[in-house]
Amino acid sequence: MRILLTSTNEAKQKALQNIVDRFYDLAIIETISVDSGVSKTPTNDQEAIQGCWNRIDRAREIKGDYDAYVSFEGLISNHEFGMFLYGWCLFVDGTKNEYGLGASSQVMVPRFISSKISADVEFSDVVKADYPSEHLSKMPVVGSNGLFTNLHYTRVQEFEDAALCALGYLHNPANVGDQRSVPQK
Ligand SMILES: O=c1[nH]c(=O)c2ncn([C@@H]3O[C@H](COP(=O)(O)OP(=O)(O)OP(=O)(O)O)[C@@H](O)[C@H]3O)c2[nH]1
Repeated sequence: MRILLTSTNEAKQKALQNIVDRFYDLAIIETISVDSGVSKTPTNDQEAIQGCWNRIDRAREIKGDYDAYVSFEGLISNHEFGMFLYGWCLFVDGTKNEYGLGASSQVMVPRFISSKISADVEFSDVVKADYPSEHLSKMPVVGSNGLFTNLHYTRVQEFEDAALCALGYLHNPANVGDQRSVPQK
């Protein structure tokens, strides 16, 4: 089972590695860094999921056929109860031409950070500059989520959750006949 992950981000790699054995024997994960084609920090589900598809389309063009393709995309949601940070997973089964989507839990963003965030700003840059945490050096793995929760909900856990939701649905025999097909170009 050859799986192409559309990012070289450490947290995304660890998350996929941690859960993939639950669904596949002998999964080999390769990575490629590709542009998402959406904002630096997507601000809604539609945009984040579009970013996941864009990554897979680009990775597929460059690397060709794999048994599966996986994208993770982080995003913010903002409403009257504040800003939240979370992530989506898109898992495409290239052999069946079907896909699963799943999202993580959401973590509150402190107001002194959210007030500086917009779509064209890299979220992590603001956090690195302004968030007081003894764990800043661990940020590539724990993410902003990890810092905001004092390591109780890291970026690895975020993407594990999103991938489990996507793959749990995709692999459930009860859902056969109601799987979603990869859109034709
Ligand atoms: O889901 C997340 N959990 C976190 O704890 C976290 N900390 C920062 N961000 C930001 O979310 C945006 C989309 O990120 P993203 O999925 O496009 O990833 P990325 O740009 O970091 O990596 P890459 O896969 O493109 O290489 C970017 O502005 C990141 O700075 C996080 N996202």
